[in-house]
Amino acid sequence: MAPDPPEPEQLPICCKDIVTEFSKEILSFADSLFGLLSEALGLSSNHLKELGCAEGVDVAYNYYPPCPQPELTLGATQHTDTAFIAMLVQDHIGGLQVLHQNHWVDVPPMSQGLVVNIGNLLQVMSNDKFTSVEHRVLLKGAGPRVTAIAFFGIGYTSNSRLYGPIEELLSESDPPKYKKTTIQDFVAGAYKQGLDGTSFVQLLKLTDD
Ligand SMILES: O=C(O)CCC(=O)C(=O)O
Ligand SMILES: [Fe+2]
Repeated sequence: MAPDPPEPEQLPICCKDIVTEFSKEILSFADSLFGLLSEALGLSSNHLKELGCAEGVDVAYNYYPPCPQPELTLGATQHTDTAFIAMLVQDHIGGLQVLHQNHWVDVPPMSQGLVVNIGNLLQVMSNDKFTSVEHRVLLKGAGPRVTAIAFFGIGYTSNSRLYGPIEELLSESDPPKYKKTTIQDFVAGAYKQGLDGTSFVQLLKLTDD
């Protein structure tokens, strides 16, 4: 949806207004959020925005039909998101879980609430000061379940910048843990690896710790 949004006639009539409005609102929210994330890293509030983190967004919609035997399958297997961050709106059904201290913890749906996941690219840029969250989706007998998810960074194909650990965060005692990559190369590597439960940040690790 950004920086090159589809022409209005390329979107289905039933959702074109809401999709356009949603994209506009999350881009504006992302501006504030990347400011706060920059400050949390001890950087100036414009730092992540100047690196293009808030410029490109892809919006995906997931549809999980009601499942007659939910205990036999998953809606989404364990993974981390490749993006800088992902912003998720979930309906009232639930099923999203995050891995915290080796336990799966429910992320209960919150009316009007957004779930924000740190993605792989921000983990790499922060040199592990932020960690991209492992998550999965359980299926329910109830439903269907619908989620809207905005991935910042990954569909921005005209962005040829190299992303790696931010220089200002590095020192002799905190050397870079990752090599630099373009978004395109990183996403291509992640798609090739597939959702096998290994975080995609491993693709860029400089050491095997
Ligand atoms: O639908 C959800 O709750 C999460 C989906 C998800 O993790 C993804 O699309 O990457
Ligand atoms: Fe995800």
